[in-house]
Amino acid sequence: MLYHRLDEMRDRVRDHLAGQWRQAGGTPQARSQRDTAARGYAERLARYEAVEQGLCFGRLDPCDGAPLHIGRIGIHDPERPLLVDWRAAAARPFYVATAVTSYGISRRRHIRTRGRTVTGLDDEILGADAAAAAAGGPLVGEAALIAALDTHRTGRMRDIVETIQAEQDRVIRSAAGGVLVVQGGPGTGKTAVALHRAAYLLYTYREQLSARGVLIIGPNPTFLRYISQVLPSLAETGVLLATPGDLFPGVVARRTEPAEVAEVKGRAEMVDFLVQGLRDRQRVPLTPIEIEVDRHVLRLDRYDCEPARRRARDSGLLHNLARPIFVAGVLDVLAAQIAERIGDDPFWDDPLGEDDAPGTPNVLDDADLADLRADLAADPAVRAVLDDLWPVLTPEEFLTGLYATTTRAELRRAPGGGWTPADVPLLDEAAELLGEDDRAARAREERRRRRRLEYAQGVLDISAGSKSYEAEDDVEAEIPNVADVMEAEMLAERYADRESLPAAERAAADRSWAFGHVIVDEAQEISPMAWRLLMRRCPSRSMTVVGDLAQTGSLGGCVSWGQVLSPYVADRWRLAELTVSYRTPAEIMAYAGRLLADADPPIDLPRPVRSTGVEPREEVGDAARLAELVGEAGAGSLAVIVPRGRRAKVAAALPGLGQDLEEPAVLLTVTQAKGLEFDTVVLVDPELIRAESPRGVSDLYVALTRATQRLTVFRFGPG
Ligand SMILES: Nc1ncnc2c1ncn2[C@@H]1O[C@H](COP(=O)(O)OP(=O)(O)OP(=O)(O)O)[C@@H](O)[C@H]1O
Repeated sequence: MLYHRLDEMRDRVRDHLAGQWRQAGGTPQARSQRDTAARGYAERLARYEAVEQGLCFGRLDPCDGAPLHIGRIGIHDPERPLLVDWRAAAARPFYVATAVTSYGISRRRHIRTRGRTVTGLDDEILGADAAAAAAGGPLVGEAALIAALDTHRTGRMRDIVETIQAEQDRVIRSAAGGVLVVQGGPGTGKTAVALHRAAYLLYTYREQLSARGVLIIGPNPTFLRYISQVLPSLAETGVLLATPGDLFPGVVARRTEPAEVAEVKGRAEMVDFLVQGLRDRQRVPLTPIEIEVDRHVLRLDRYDCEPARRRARDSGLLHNLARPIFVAGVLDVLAAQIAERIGDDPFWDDPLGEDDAPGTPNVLDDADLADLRADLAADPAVRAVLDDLWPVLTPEEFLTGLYATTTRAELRRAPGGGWTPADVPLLDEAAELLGEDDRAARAREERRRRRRLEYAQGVLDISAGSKSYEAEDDVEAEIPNVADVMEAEMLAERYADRESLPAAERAAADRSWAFGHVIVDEAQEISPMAWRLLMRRCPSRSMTVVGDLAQTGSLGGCVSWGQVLSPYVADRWRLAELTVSYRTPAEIMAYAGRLLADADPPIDLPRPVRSTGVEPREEVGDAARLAELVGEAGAGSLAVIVPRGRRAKVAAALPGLGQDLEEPAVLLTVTQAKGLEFDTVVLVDPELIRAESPRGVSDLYVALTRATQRLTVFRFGPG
């Protein structure tokens, strides 16, 4: 019945969509409205397509009342809900009810389907009946969870909407406001929870969030690809997935650099480095310079320029916006020099030589001086000097120049060659310091606004005209007419909204976009400079910060949530902890515990939810043996995780290993494997992983906890 209803809903939306496309022509405004409507229908259709698999996955039988079916979306008929969206309050007992706290539910049913066929049911008896049911046979409540955890991994993360656990549900449904930190060991479902939280927030705060959008930050593009299907499968779009390196529109940060350099660039002290670098770009001539303008040779020295520089700096404006003040000051100086030469009146105190009244020492008036300044401002030689002393700078130009000239050897870099991810927060910070001379863009926007306003005024005029035509004269005054209730400005704004793109798309192209909510995954890796950037994108501080301090691998990463967050929210953040590992089987977790027993500080391993009966294997050998081990691995996904220093050797020995997670076997360093999981992991030379970085213990912890089924630890033998 539910699928039948879904088909009907789809057909209806398809008809609407086709109707929109059939409408041709019209005013630009009408076309834009039609496009927006069509986009809305297309999104809705995509949403209906996305929920085809597992449309309904649960049922709650209240102690009294009709059963509720729980699914990926809500489906209603006029009298009653046919399917309750998993995010609705009514669905909550499906995730949190226990035998003891049953929320008035007597039975919870997990419904398994393949396509449109029901393939299995797992029932849990709750509340008063639970004890009786337990006496009759084992409860099967965990069956769906264990079945989900035992399935092969495919290189794409799946949603967990059918089996969300109570501690995860609390995080997912936590209120949107403020900063929520979700700390948990590997495999506790932090990423899954973060994504479901995004879906929950979009459902619950649809109005606010669809306008401002939700940003989800992940550590690298591979990870983003890995999680990219989860939200669409929950029928949610409108979310921007990005790495911190993607957040400067127009810059693609693909260049690589040593971890030590990235660490330096991520330090908070880089703000001072940039501020100082920018002050150095606001120069005065150290030795006097001469500028030839027309036939005059003008002279500019530091004493001429310093007052102009001081005035510009003291204005409190950003660099590019303060430049006109500096320019005006210098032009005054130059104009005065010319005026002195051409306007000087030697007989000013005795114009006619007969002791008559004195004039002024200079014959040029204010208008002449203004002309002089304008001529000077247009003169190429003068412009070149001004550009040298106080240049208009883009963030890219500024940072390129700074790297090229800095005395800090580790940051020194010749221009060209592209940007690294660690450069992006610096570019963003630079943009904040430089300011954008956006007068042209603002003028353009103002012209567009006027056009919208004129159009809206036209709409109001027409409606006012038709109203007076339809209404009797004496009644007219009493009927509020559309023009009374809706100012043209408001109407124009409304059209502006309609003609706009979805928030996520607009946000991706706009550096100053403020998101409605920001979720930061693998947040322990974020550097202080990148935090500054992320906080700028989220002035409301409605954030979910997800990570594990024990897995911090990047040198500039985080060692304490309080330390990271206090500059932005003091101690006004809340912590939720996840304690159960759904990924790593008990055997692998125990093995990891043994290998990391001497970690300092000690690592608090999460509690594994299941056991496979398969102990990790240890092997020693050469590249050929490694290849054999990879070949022997059973079905499902496989990753060979290597120390950075072994990557080339293993890649040469096992050319069949790929990079794309969709391939059956991949070769990854620990950094690349962060946040991912595979059925089988072959971990190469764990001691080298540990030795390769000051954060080697964390790296090894990450590497040991990527397998869902089997772990083989391989060490290269001598030679
Ligand atoms: N409630 C659940 N039901 C089914 N599967 C779950 C559940 N919770 C987590 N999982 C699965 O456990 C695995 C680990 O989840 P996830 O990657 O979100 O963990 P994580 O805490 O982010 O790990 P890491 O710290 O390694 O990044 C995933 O396959 C996820 O689908």
